[in-house]
Amino acid sequence: MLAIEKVILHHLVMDYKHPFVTSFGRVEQKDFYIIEVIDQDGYSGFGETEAFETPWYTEETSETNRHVIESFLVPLVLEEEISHPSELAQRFQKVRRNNMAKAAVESAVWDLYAKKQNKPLYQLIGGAKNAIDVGVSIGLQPSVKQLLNVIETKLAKGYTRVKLKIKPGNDVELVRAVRKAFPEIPLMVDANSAYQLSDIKTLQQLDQFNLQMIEQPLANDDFVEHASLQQQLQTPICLDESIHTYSDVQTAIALESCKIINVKMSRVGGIKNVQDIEDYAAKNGIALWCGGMLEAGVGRAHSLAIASLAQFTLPADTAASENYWERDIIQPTVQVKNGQVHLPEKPGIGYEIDREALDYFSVEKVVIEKK
Ligand SMILES: O=C(O)CCC(=O)C1=CC=C[C@@H](O)[C@@H]1C(=O)O
Ligand SMILES: [Mg+2]
Repeated sequence: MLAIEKVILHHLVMDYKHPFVTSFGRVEQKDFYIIEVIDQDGYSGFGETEAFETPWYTEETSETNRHVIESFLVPLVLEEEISHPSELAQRFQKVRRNNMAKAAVESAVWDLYAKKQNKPLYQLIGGAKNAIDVGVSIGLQPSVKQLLNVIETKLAKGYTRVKLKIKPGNDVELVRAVRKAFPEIPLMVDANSAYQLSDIKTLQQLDQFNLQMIEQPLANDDFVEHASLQQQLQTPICLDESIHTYSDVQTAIALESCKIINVKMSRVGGIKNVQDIEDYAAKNGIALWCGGMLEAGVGRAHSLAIASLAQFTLPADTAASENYWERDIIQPTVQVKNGQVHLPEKPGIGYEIDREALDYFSVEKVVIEKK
């Protein structure tokens, strides 16, 4: 039994090495919370809030994460002992949606539980491999020349697949230039919902470039229109922003809105929900892969653990710490060698929290104790 006695919200602000630009805008810093849960025996588990500062990607923000965690989720964790972290998804159903807030707390309890079981988290959740193939996601660049240079440097670091951000006006010719320079590389594009079904002619032109997939071309609630688009495209559609729940996965599969799903633990509300989605995707022959949220080390470690599940067959967007940060908050940092991250075999997330780095980036600490 886990009796959580204390929860600490470490409020951190970290600057990215380079701004990340998508069809929605720029991300330059990460203002977020590391959630530390501490139990009766003094064990700590860690989770990370992954919402951005503005609600462009999902409806959540770093501030709504804090509000929901502090006012609603932490009281639910403290009120009663937990026999297994998979119970929390159900306990959190008293709070609607707010998946990123839920995932940060639930994943921290999984880390704590795995540490007490003396097992790596990826093994505890049923991971099938201990080396993860890693691709890299490259934001929109000021010019094609700069984009080609960035791709060159990432390929030299061994990444196994390149994902480009596209938006109307920065699409067919951009991909043509990249394909010309790199005819063989595994390549995909992500539109972050920048298109409408009426843009079909443009999207069909992308079929000529042998892309692994087109990620989230249409709006986040357009299951029917994605199905119509998929019927008229050869390139597989991958859904990202559309998928928040198990039932979204059922809808996408039933309507044939996509052939591939990008799973982010935070977007679907935690590790238990990822396990259920993985099970359903396996039964229905839908390929999964683990997306990234430009996380810091704790969130990244959780992403890597879910990427070890058997149905996650395509390279993950889990680039190395040095891709984002001058200094990360875990030790060792995430390293990519020959296109893979080797999962640490230590208990829990397998990476130590770098307490000095945590203090360095900390702007506030909220401590909530069981009454
Ligand atoms: O490197 C990563 O962590 C992935 C970056 C990335 O592509 C994304 C992060 C967050 C929001 C989006 O812009 C995007 C995605 O849509 O997958
Ligand atoms: Mg995406």
